[in-house]
Amino acid sequence: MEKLNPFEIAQEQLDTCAKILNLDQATHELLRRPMREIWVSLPVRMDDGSTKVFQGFRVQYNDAKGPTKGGIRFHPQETIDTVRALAAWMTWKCSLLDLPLGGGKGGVICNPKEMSQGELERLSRAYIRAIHPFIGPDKDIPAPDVYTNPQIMAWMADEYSKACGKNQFGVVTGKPLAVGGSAGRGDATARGGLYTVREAAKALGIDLKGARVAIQGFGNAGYYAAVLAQSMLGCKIVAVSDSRGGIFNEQGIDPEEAKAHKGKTGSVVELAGTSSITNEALLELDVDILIPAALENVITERNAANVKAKIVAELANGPTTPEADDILYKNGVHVIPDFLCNAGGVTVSYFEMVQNFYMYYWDEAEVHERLDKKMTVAYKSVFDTSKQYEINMRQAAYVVAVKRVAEAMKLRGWV
Ligand SMILES: NC(=O)C1=CN([C@@H]2O[C@H](COP(=O)(O)OP(=O)(O)OC[C@H]3O[C@@H](n4cnc5c(N)ncnc54)[C@H](O)[C@@H]3O)[C@@H](O)[C@H]2O)C=CC1
Ligand SMILES: O=C(O)CCC(=O)C(=O)O
Repeated sequence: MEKLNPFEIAQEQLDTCAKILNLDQATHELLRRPMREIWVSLPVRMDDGSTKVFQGFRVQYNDAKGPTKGGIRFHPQETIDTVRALAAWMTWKCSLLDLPLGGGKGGVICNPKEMSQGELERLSRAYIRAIHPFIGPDKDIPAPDVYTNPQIMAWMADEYSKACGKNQFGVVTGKPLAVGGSAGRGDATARGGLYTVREAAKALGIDLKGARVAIQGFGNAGYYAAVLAQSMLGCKIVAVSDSRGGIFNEQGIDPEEAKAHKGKTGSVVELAGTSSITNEALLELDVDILIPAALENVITERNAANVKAKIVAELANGPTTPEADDILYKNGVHVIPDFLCNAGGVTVSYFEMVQNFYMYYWDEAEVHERLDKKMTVAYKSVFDTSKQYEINMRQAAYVVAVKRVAEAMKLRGWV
């Protein structure tokens, strides 16, 4: 049976890298498990007067290279193992992009779609009250992830600031511009990913003008990926989807029309002029570029052989299992692995931290230029490593990232 526990998958990926790098036993063991986990119970007054107790986690995976950093998910199916895996991947992501940061992640088991704004605000504040001794602008810095957004970050920054008795905007990133956010953070995850798609297309000799793109997930990552693939790279978006299903149009889908329809109906499904497609069928479409931008484990050994895309650009974290990775590699599909492809978000979050410390803010053009440079360098280092070691792109990303964390642990005298 194929392993689908995200943390076991993250450990298996690390084990493969440990063999390639011939890591010593202590380094390998330390990198296989989180440094620290915080489990919290959050009593929240609901609108009907009852009190509901939510469970939350914050995993600080490794801080050898700097304070831990990573988003917070609000999701009904959140588990500690998903958060552990996401925190491990944050560690490799920050290292791969050469950011002076470690990796962490948070999660709260809840269904934001069934909660009012007031309930979400009280939950966000309760979470920060519970973890505030363990976070801080130079300790651990949360950010948005699935079903959390800039408004939630503003409440969290405010709650932390109240606990400290002074403004501490730098405790979270992905904030609105009016309270210490950075220009360019909104579309940074997608933009960074598309810079890597541009580099991959150059390396593989693929013409992106009119290239057909399918995107799974239509939130922060997926929506902006659609907008920018069209406007920045000249691609045609033929399919998009969300948790309720997908839509297809051979002639192309206008991302703004899809967004407006989702705003009105809650989903992209049934947008005029499109036909329906399932989330599973979307992954197997005959397209040039496939962008998983929703959740984990969607490309598995069951469907990997049916993926027809030339490039799989993983904006989601953990969309591909190790078995599927082997199949895609054998079939010549170029995978831009998650912690490379979606690193634009944390990179601009890091820029936001720098601007918060500095109290001086850059314009959007400056953010884009700095992001492009970081993503391009990271893509090239992974591509060159994959050629040098004759390994797939994910293993190559691990080699570059893990080497740096291992070196930091050695220099600090931990191993
Ligand atoms: N927001 C960010 O800065 C970053 C996000 N990511 C990753 O990108 C992925 C998406 O995150 P966001 O766009 O931020 O979240 P979001 O909450 O803005 O959007 C999530 C989207 O996925 C869809 N979705 C949920 N379950 C689905 C399912 N089973 N099948 C198809 N679609 C489904 C939702 O309908 C929604 O459109 C996640 O894996 C996240 O960890 C990675 C790096 C940074
Ligand atoms: O912006 C950040 O700090 C982290 C974003 C995130 O959670 C991720 O890259 O998976």
